[in-house]
Amino acid sequence: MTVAGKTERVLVLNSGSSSVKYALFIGEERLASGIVERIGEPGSPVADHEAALDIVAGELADRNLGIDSPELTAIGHRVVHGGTDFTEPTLITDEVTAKIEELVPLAPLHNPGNLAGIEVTRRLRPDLPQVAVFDTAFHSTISPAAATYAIDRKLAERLRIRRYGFHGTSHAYVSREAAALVGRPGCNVIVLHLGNGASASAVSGGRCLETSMGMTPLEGLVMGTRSGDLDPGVLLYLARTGGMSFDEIDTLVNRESGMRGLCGENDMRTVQERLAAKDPDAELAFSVYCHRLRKYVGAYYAVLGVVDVIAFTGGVGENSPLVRQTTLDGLEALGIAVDPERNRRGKGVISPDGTAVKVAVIPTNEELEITRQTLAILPRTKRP
Ligand SMILES: Nc1ncnc2c1ncn2[C@@H]1O[C@H](COP(=O)(O)OP(=O)(O)O)[C@@H](O)[C@H]1O
Ligand SMILES: CC(=O)OP(=O)(O)O
Ligand SMILES: [Mg+2]
Repeated sequence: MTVAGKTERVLVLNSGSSSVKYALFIGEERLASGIVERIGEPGSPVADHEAALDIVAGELADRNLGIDSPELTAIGHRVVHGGTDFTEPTLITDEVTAKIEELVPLAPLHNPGNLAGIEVTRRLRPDLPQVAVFDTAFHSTISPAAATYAIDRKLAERLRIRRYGFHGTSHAYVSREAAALVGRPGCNVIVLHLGNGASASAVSGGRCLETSMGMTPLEGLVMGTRSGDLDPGVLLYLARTGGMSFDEIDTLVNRESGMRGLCGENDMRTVQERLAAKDPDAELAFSVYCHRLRKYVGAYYAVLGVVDVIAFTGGVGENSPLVRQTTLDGLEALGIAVDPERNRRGKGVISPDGTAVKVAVIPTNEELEITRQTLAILPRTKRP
C-alpha cells in the first residue's frame, strides 16, 4: 500500500488484559512482531502495561525499527470496548481517549490496558496519526432482537446495558477470508474464534447478525478462565447465600472459571494431555467446552438459515483437531462433516468434498486487519 509513492509503515499495538502484542507492517507485510505476557501476575517481571510497553519499545529499537523511526506512518491500537459511540476506526484525540475511559466499567479487564498503550505512544509520537480499532465495531450491525437483553428498557438505556460483542476485527477478517475461500462475498459464515477469550459469530454477506459475547466479554462460550453463559440466578445466589462480595464474584467468573475452574488448567494443550491420560476433571472440562460450542453452532445455523462455511480460528481453533472433531461430530444431517485426515493437517478446508457446509481452519490476523483499518481512514484525516 503506498500513498504519494511512499510505502506505509504501521505499528499495531494489541494491549490485552495481561499481554501486549505488537506488529510492524510495511504495507501488508509483517516486518516484526512479538508479545509481552503475564503483565501484573504474581512473580512476573512485568509489573504493569507501562513496563510492558517499555519492553516492546526496546525490542523494536533493537531491530532498528524504533517507535521514534521517522519512517513510521501511523500507529493502530486495538481497543476492546467502543460502546455505541465508536462503530468505525477512529483517529485518536483527547476527546476520543476520554470516551474510551468512560467505557472502562464495561470492559474493566481490557480498556485500561488499551488506554495505557495509547497514552505511551501518544507521548512518544505526538506527531503521528494514531487510530483506535474497536473490537465491538464489527458487531454494531446486529439487530435490536439480537442486541437487547430482556430487562427493563429504561434502566438498560440509562446504563447502556445491551449486547455489544467482541473480537470484531478477528470475526471481520476471518469471515472475509471464508467468503474468499468459497468465492462468494454474499455467503453465510459461522466464525468460531477460540483463543483464551472465545466467541462465535453469524455473518451474512459480510454483515454480522449475531455474536456470543454480550455487554462484556464474559457471555457465551466456555473460555480459558471465563465462565461464559451462566444463569444470572447463580450470581445472586453466590452473593446472597454464598456470602461473596461483588469483587470476589467478578474474580471468580472472569479469572477462576472456564477451563481453569473446571480442571485447574486454562491452556488447552495441557487439558488435552490430561485427556489422553483419562483424567476425569479434564474430560468433564473438555466435554463442557465442546458441548457449549456445538450449541452455538446449532443456534447460528438457525439464525442464518443456510450456512456455507464454518470457520475455526484463534489458538485453539487453529491448532486443536480434537476440539473441531468433537464439536461437529454427528451433524451430517445438517450437511456438516469433518474429514479426519484433512482435520489432522488443519489448513484450509477440512470437510470432505461434496458436503453442503465447508468447514475450514482460517488463521486469524487481527494485526493485519487493524493495519488495514488504520490506513483506510488516513486519507480522510490530516496527515503530518
Ligand atoms: N497445539 C495446540 N493445541 C491445542 N490448543 C492450543 C495449541 N496451541 C495453542 N493452543 C491454545 O490456544 C490458546 C491461546 O490462543 P490465542 O488465540 O493465542 O489467545 P489470546 O489471543 O486470547 O491470548 C491457549 O489456550 C492454548 O492452549
Ligand atoms: C475481548 C476479549 O475477550 O479479548 P481476549 O480474548 O484478547 O481476552
Ligand atoms: Mg486474541
